[in-house]
Amino acid sequence: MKRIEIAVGIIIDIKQAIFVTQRLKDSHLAGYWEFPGGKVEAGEDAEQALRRELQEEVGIEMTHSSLLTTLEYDYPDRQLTLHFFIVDSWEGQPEGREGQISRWIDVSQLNVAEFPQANQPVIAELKQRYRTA
Ligand SMILES: Nc1nc2c([nH]c(=O)n2[C@H]2C[C@H](O)[C@@H](COP(=O)(O)OP(=O)(O)OP(=O)(O)O)O2)c(=O)[nH]1
Ligand SMILES: [Mg+2]
Repeated sequence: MKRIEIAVGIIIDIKQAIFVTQRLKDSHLAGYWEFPGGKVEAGEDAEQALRRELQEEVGIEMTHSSLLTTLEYDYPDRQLTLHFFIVDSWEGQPEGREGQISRWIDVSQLNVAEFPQANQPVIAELKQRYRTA
């Protein structure tokens, strides 16, 4: 099976709140919370894919991002390479443009059990990195 490339955006504001959406019914990993993003299409690099996905899924124009980490994760039915970007600058107000429920959540309140398994090390890293004194 071919590994699928995914670009994911961790949209974080100056108060260290992160914008998360809930995966739609009938999608892979439906019901889990996620950082918005999706598949890298032919001819795109991960950052270009992320820019497009954030326009489509949450209606923002990304203006700055940096790669946090890339990891491989094998679900029983799907093998992924996930590129997780920190998105700390954008234009517009993110909202679920495809009917997804969304919310802003403080980094410290992220519940690893509500996210797909692949996100586990990323959420741990975010909690370390943005820990407030
Ligand atoms: N967006 C996103 N996907 C994640 C995260 N963690 C994780 O394991 N995934 C998985 C779920 C999916 O198998 C894959 C993302 O693909 P997707 O279903 O969002 O793809 P897409 O937006 O291009 O949607 P579609 O056009 O294929 O319907 O990555 C995450 O934090 N955010
Ligand atoms: Mg998606």
